Amino acid sequence: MKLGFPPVAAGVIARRRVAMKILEKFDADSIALKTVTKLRAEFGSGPVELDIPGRTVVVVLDPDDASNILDDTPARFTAANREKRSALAPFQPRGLLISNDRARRSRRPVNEAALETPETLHSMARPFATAIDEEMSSFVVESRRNPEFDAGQFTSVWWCAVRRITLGDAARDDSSLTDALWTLRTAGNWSYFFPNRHRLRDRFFDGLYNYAENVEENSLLAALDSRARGAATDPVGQIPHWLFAFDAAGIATIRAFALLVTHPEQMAEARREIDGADPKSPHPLPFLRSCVLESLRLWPTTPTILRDSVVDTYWGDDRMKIRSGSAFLIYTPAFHRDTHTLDYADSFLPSVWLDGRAESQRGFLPFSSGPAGCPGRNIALFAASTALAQLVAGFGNYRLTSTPQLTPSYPMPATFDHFGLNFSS
Ligand code: HEM
Repeated sequence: MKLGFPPVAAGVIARRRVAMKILEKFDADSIALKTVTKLRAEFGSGPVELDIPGRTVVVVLDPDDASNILDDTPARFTAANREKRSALAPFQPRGLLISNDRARRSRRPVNEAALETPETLHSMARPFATAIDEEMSSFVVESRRNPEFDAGQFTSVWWCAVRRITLGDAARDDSSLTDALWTLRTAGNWSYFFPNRHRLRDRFFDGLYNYAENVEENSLLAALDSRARGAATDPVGQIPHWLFAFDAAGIATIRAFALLVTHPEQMAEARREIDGADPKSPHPLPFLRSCVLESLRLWPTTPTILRDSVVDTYWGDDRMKIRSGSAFLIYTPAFHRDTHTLDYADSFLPSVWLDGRAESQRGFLPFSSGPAGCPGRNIALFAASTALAQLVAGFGNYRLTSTPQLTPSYPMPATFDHFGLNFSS
């Protein structure tokens, strides 16, 4: 079945460099999108059961079904899906996403409280903005000495800021910690085939506990420390997910920048938004946020959302039964890029996130939705839009020099390798 190929090869958990390059070459997501179109033509909008030995996997074709499944988590569907548990357990065994119902009841509120889920600006937004400003402004000065910079250089700087925000200033240069996380994540992609890397995991957690024993104020660790209650919460156990989730925000940022430098009208709007704003202060930056959201709509960093049913479920007018324990696969590009229902499916149009058009689409799920939807959405959008503001201020006149080129007059590619992005003055 072709549908499973791009998200799995690119890495359900971690995105792999070589795989992304090859997938981009073949515009692999477009194959999956065509497959979904064919399934819809053949089976209508109802969920389709795939015949995989030993496992019932159901592809969700209708955005309302997808949204209802996410709303019914954890009551009728669990986020701790079997494949996710085996992929994530090596590096976040106590993480919220793969927690059982009981542990979820204490971990979810603590995640929400520490990340201040509903708030556009976290109460620590000022020190976070300062950290991003310090990292990004020296990056801009350094990079402008050369005629070009690439996504890899941005990513190194991004991680310095992320370590400061998450663990404190002392973690700024601790790339060995985040490198260990990367290795554990990559093993997660091949979790069925790799033995668990116990020693590396122990080293990684020892590193985290060192920061937890000397909590720095103005870090997410401090926010977590002050809110964690109850033995099952395991505050340090929440951090690996937080760290790896910031990777997605960095990817969305650099892709949003690639979109802006190739779309002059939107770049002008972005410049207007940051004009005169003090980069050391936190700002809501609604337009730049909508650019990041658009980057995530076009190229979701979690294209496959998985749920396992915990009860028998019944579908369609004839109440087709799908038995408890089945995996439900929500392939979000099928909704984000549905050319049959969206006249802007393949365009870069940040305004849809400001004028209510995106809000009315139940199938737009870059951060998932419902009770297990992303509690870090606002903090991710804050960090991404703040870094994007610095990219626009520092390199707003640069060109995208890597391929594929993006242009307003052509559809955006279905697959877009962020690792290879290159920009020149
Ligand atoms: C652009 C960046 C991000 C994107 C696109 C994103 C997207 C998502 C998605 C799609 C899920 C649901 C996954 C699933 O059900 O399989 C999720 C869950 C989650 N995210 Fe994020 N996320 C981002 C950043 C963050 C950040 C920065 C944090 C924390 C600092 C975070 C914390 C979490 C947690 C704890 C969960 C698990 C929620 C639960 O199971 O109840 N995310 N995220």
